[in-house]
Amino acid sequence: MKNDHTGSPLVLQIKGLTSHYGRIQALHGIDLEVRQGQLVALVGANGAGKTTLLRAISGVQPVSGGSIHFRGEDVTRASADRRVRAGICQVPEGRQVFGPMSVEDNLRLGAYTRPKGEVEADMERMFALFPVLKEKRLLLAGTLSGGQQQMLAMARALMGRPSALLLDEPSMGLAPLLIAEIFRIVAGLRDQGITIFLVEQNAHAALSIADVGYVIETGAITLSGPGPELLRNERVQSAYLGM
Ligand SMILES: Nc1ncnc2c1ncn2[C@@H]1O[C@H](COP(=O)(O)OP(=O)(O)OP(=O)(O)O)[C@@H](O)[C@H]1O
Repeated sequence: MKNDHTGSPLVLQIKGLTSHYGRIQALHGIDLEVRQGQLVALVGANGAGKTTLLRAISGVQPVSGGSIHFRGEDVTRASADRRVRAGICQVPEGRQVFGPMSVEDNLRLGAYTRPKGEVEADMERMFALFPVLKEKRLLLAGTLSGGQQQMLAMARALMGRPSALLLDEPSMGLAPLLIAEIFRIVAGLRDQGITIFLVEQNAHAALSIADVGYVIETGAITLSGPGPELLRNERVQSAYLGM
């Protein structure tokens, strides 16, 4: 394990969470924890329930049972906006930056919950974390490469100073070299103290940088443990790593 966070406060705590699409049950009693400063990865195949779980955490997917706490606050039935204000911010799958707006304006949008006077200083912090965004600050976001748009989507989320960042498949649609760079950046954000919950189909890349990993299969957690330990697990290797 990269860091021992067992004594750190809980940022996200999920207990017995269930969710349905009509009569189809997509989540079967999920238990999961993210502690302050941790990088926690949830890996699983297509259709395992990763996006459903993230959407339930963000408050845009109905929950049929169980509970979700952010920093001790029960948000199981709270609105999505309330959850953002409670400190959880999701970077959606497929990046979804505002293409016709400049990089700077995209970042300002991410700061909508923040006091106006602090936004410019936070933007400079983002430019220090993501120097390529500084270079391109006046360009339209739609002109950035896929990897740069992923960085902008992460920076935009961080502009709200969330207590945890939820990343939905940041490697999706990126070339292998860019995937490696994005994961280096995600690990770097963790090293700066940012709490991250990373959801990925790319189990190898995600577990390689994770402090703690969870494996989800057909809506249930089937394995969990330190990221590097899961990487060495035989079941994970045969099911997700093609070994
Ligand atoms: N709108 C929907 N209506 C009915 N069933 C759905 C809906 N969305 C997802 N499901 C089902 O819920 C289960 C979990 O899907 P989910 O999208 O959460 O998986 P995932 O692990 O995120 O997959 P992916 O990697 O493709 O995003 C799947 O069986 C899927 O078919």
